[in-house]
Amino acid sequence: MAVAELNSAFTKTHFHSSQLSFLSRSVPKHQHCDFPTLHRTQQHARISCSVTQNQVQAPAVQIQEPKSKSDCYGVFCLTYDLKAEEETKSWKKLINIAVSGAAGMISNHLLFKLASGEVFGPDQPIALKLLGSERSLQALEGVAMELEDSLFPLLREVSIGIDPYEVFQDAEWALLIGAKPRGPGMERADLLDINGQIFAEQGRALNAVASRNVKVIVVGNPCNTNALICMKNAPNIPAKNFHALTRLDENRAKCQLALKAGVFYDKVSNVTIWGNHSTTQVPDFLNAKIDGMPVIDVIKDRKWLEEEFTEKVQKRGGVLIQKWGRSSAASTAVSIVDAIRALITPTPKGDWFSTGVYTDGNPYGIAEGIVFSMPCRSNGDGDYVLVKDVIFDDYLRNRIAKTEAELLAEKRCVAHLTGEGIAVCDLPGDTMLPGEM
Ligand SMILES: NC(=O)C1=CN([C@@H]2O[C@H](COP(=O)(O)OP(=O)(O)OC[C@H]3O[C@@H](n4cnc5c(N)ncnc54)[C@H](OP(=O)(O)O)[C@@H]3O)[C@@H](O)[C@H]2O)C=CC1
Ligand SMILES: O=C([O-])CC(=O)C(=O)O
Repeated sequence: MAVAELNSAFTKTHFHSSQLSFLSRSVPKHQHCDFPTLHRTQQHARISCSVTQNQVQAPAVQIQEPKSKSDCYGVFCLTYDLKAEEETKSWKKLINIAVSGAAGMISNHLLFKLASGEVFGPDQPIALKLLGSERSLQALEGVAMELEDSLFPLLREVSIGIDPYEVFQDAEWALLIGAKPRGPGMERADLLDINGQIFAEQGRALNAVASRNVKVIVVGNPCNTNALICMKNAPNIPAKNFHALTRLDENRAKCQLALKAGVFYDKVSNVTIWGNHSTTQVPDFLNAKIDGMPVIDVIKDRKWLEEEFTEKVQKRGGVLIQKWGRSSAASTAVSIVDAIRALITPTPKGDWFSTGVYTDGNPYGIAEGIVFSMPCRSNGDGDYVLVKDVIFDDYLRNRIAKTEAELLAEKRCVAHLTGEGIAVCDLPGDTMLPGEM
C-alpha cells in the first residue's frame, strides 16, 4: 500500500464532502487518490491518502464542530498555512474583503476581478465575505460555487451570510453595493429612507466588528448620502475612510473628452467629478488636461463643454439603461477596481482621481458635513489627500453650488438616520440618479 501524506495547518475546523474532492486534487499528480482521509488534532489537520490496487476502503472523516450559518463556503473552508508552500512564501498577509449585494449584477463582475489578483496584486491572498439576504441566499451560494470552480490561487476563503455583524467581522475593505432600486412611482425621499436604513445598519455593524481602519466604498444608490449615513453610524471608524463611488463618472468623462479631441483616453488626465453621483454632478473640464494641456486649449468649443459634454456624463447611466435594459454593471465593476487601485497605488505625478469623501476641512469652501466628490491624491497606503491646486471660474462655482445644495437637501432628508434630529425632505424636484434619465 502506498501512502501519500500532506500536512497542512488549518485555521478552520469544518470539513464536508466538497472539501474532500478538493483534497483529492491536492494529492501529487503521480498518485491517484480515491479516498483522502482527514485526521484532526487541536490545531492541525493531516490528510493521508490510501491508494490500493484491489482494496476499497471507506473514507474516514471526523467532523468536530457543526458548520455555522455564515461560515466558510465549500472548498474555501480549507485554509492552508501560506508560509508552508514554496509558491506562497513571499505572499502578503491575507486580507478580508466584504461585499454587499454580492448576488447582484455589479458583484457578478467585481468578485472575479478581486479573486483573480488584478485588484490587490499577484502576491495578495484574499478572503471574500459576501453579504446577501434571505431573498438572495440561494443565488449567493451559486456565486460561491462559481468562485470555487474558478480555481483562483489567491482566493483563500469565501464565506456567505445575511447578517452584517457576522459578514463584516475583521473586514479591511467593505464594498457596499447592495441597495434597493428605485421602483416606478417611488418618491426619492422613500428611496433615501429605505436604503438609508440598510446603510445605517451596515454602518453600525462595521463600527462593531470591522477592522478599525476598514476602507468603505459605497456604490449602492444614492451613494453619496448612503455613504454619509454609513459613516455617521460608525463613529469609531475614521470619517476619512468612507467613499462614495464617483469613479465611473470620471471614467465616463474621460471617454467623452478623448472622443471629442480624437485621442486615446489614456491622454486624458486630471478629471474631477464634483459633488453628487446624480444628474447634478459636475464633470470639471476647466482643470482637466489632454496630453498635459488644459482641455479648454484643446477643445475650443466652450458651449460643447458646458452643455453637451456635461449632460452626456450626467445622463450616461440613463442612456445606457435605455439601450441595455439594465444599469451599468461591468463598467461599474471596473470603476470600483479603479477606485480601489487609486488608493493602494501612488497617484501618477501631477494627476489626481475623483472620489466622494467627507467635506470636513476641505479647501474649496464646500459646505462641511456631506459626502462630496472631489479631486484626491494618494501615496498608495489606502489614504488620500485633497488636491489644493485647482482653479475655479463662475461657471464651475455655480454648478458646484447646485450639486452642493442637492446633497444638503438629501442630508436634511435623512437626519433621522444620521443622529441629527428630525428629517425634513425638501428635495429639489429635478434630482435624479444618472440611471433614472
Ligand atoms: N455609484 C455608481 O457609480 C453606481 C451605482 N449603482 C448602484 O449599485 C447598486 C447595485 O446595482 P446592481 O448590482 O446592478 O443591482 P442588482 O439589482 O443586480 O443587485 C442589487 C442588490 O441589492 C440588494 N438589495 C438590498 N436591498 C434590497 C431591496 N430592498 N430590494 C431589492 N434588492 C435589494 C439585492 O441583494 P440582497 O437581496 O442580497 O440584499 C440585490 O442583489 C444599485 O443601487 C445601483 O443604483 C449602479 C451603477 C453605478
Ligand atoms: O442609477 C443607476 O442605478 C445607475 C447609475 O448610478 C449609473 O449608471 O451611474
